[in-house]
Amino acid sequence: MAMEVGFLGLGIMGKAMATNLLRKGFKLTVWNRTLSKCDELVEIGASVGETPAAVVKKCKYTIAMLSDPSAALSVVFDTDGVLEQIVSGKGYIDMSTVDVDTSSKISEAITSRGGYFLEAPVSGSKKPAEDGQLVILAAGEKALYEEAIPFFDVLGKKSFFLGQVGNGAKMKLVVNMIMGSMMNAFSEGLVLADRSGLDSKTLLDVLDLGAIANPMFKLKGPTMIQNNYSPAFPLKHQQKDMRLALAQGDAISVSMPVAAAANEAFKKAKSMGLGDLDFSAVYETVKHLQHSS
Ligand SMILES: NC(=O)C1=CN([C@@H]2O[C@H](COP(=O)(O)OP(=O)(O)OC[C@H]3O[C@@H](n4cnc5c(N)ncnc54)[C@H](OP(=O)(O)O)[C@@H]3O)[C@@H](O)[C@H]2O)C=CC1
Ligand SMILES: O=CCCC(=O)O
Repeated sequence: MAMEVGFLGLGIMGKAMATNLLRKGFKLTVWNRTLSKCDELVEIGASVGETPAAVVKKCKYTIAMLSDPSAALSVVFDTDGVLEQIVSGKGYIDMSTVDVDTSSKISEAITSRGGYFLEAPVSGSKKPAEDGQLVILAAGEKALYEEAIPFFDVLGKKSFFLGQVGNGAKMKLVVNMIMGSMMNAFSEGLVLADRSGLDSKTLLDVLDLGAIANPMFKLKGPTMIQNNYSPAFPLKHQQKDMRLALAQGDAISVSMPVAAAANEAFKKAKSMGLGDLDFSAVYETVKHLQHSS
């Protein structure tokens, strides 16, 4: 008999991940704050839980993919939340990108009710999520990690078990801090090339043949030079990750001036109303700064 799995949060990532689990034969019960977003999943075989608590009541394992710390906490601790139905033997796997404090609070609450907790943020965006090619950065209860491998094998191309709760969150924030800084350097390079009278497309070709070639430049460069920022990774989430990574560094006195500057550009982009666009829309902010200086 197929295993009943819960899935909370059907945004860009959650929808793709839940779809893959369904297609690979898992019986899924889904919930999303905006319940209408469950309809597409129902069409391909999912059941709907009216609340996070209802999903956890029905399922031995529940996976969450939510926007940020406040969403992750609300879904667990609020009325009709996950915690109300966590009992001994239930597993809760939070794959959202959050900070150590958030993950630790959730872990303590779940384990104090006898449940098992795993944080498992992911590297990889919309397309890898659709293709089941994410990189999973798990930490927490090792036994739950082992039980979750059948899900992770569907969702990702590689899973890491990083030890105690917090290590997955930390690793994810380090990776996204590097990514956000790279996106800013890339945007500045595109502007400098353009203002220097160089062809942007030629710059992309040159970059792709050299030592700093990477999948992100290759994927985002062509759409950025067309001013196309259809969201794969929303800019507001990248800014959240820069903010959380800077706080991670702040707590242990790690100086990160490059990341701090990149964070300012993402904040500026949010203030320009670009938060729901792809994070590559920070390019618009870098362009805008030239006009205003
Ligand atoms: N997109 C990407 O490329 C990647 C994203 N991530 C991370 O994955 C997580 C999800 O990202 P993504 O799918 O892109 O984000 P989306 O913005 O597309 O989806 C966010 C989800 O969180 C839900 N949500 C937001 N606030 C609340 C709340 N207060 N209570 C309950 N649910 C809430 C939304 O519900 P509703 O539909 O009702 O708004 C939606 O289901 C984030 O932590 C992000 O940083 C990680 C790797 C890649
Ligand atoms: O958190 C988002 C990461 C996006 C990516 O890894 O491409």
